[in-house]
Amino acid sequence: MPVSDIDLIRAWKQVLTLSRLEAGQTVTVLTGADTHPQTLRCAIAAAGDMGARVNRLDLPPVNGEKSLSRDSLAYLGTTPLTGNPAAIAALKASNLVLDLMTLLFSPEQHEILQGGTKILLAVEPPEILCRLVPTQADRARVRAAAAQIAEARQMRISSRAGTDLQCRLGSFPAISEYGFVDEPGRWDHWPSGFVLTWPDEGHSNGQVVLDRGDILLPMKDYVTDPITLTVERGYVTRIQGGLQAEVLRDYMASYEDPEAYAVSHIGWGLQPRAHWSMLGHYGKETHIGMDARAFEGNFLWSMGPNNEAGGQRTTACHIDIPMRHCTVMLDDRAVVIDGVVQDEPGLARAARRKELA
Ligand SMILES: O=c1ccc(O)c[nH]1
Repeated sequence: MPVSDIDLIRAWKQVLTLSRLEAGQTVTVLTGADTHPQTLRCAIAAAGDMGARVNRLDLPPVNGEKSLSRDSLAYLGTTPLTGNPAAIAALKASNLVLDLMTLLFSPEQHEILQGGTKILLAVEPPEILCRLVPTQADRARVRAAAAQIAEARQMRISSRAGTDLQCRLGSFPAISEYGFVDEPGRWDHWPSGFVLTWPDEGHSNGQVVLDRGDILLPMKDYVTDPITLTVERGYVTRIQGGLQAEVLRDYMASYEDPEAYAVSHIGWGLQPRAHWSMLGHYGKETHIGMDARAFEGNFLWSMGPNNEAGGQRTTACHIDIPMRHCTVMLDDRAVVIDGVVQDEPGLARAARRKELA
């Protein structure tokens, strides 16, 4: 159901304050064909009310005729900024870019960030933005998890369903996604609340068994029949199962790109206000599935690009797979056990749910 402009302006002001927006700074709101009008209206009102100089840059859509999905995260790589020096110059000259159209994982985005410009992606519907408005507590929790990853040399993921995946760590940084951009050159995504990193190239091995209730994105489907993915030296070499496995194989084959099968980011969800069950209530084209990526205690892994982390792989195909009931080990430390995050908030919530069960 909808939220009022007042609610959304308040949420934008919370995010912009956490992002350290100062009066007199330049904000450029990046819009596209699918930009939500209320999100745009309230972003401009909030930034303007905080004394910023607010510009708007509207860019034409790209890749529509190539992608099988209308989801803005389904087809990555080239963006409306590709070969568009005038637009890139405007964003580089801004202190803060509010990306209401989805630049994600693009080489141009890195170029803009390197100049110190901050970029905040926000394309979920207004009521989801309000429900998942970020807090300093979200930031502290995600950064604590990122510090755990930074110390580790291996992530091992297992489950009763049969998952057993070992990923060597060390080449790539841990990335914190907590929903606001409080440092120069930072990119973040509102809503979020999860931590991720990339395994060393060629050093992921084992198998992933998707069990009933695990989620496939951008399809936004709950898995109903188990899918087994074999992982060898950093690539998914087999995808076995029933109809959903066949659909996944067919979709990925449509990219005709062997790099699509590479293990991409790995990590876990830390956002208690995001919910696994939400997918059942929204049409697939009304959101991009951030509840699924962020719900507390998921193991989120993916296939496809690693240029986001500084790697060389820029495949257009990106599959995100949030899983339930996994155990995530960093070296010999369990950070998630059977879907329960092993930090104070996670354990306290699990104890409360146990009392209620
Ligand atoms: O915010 C995001 C969205 C998609 C993704 O794969 C990573 N982070």
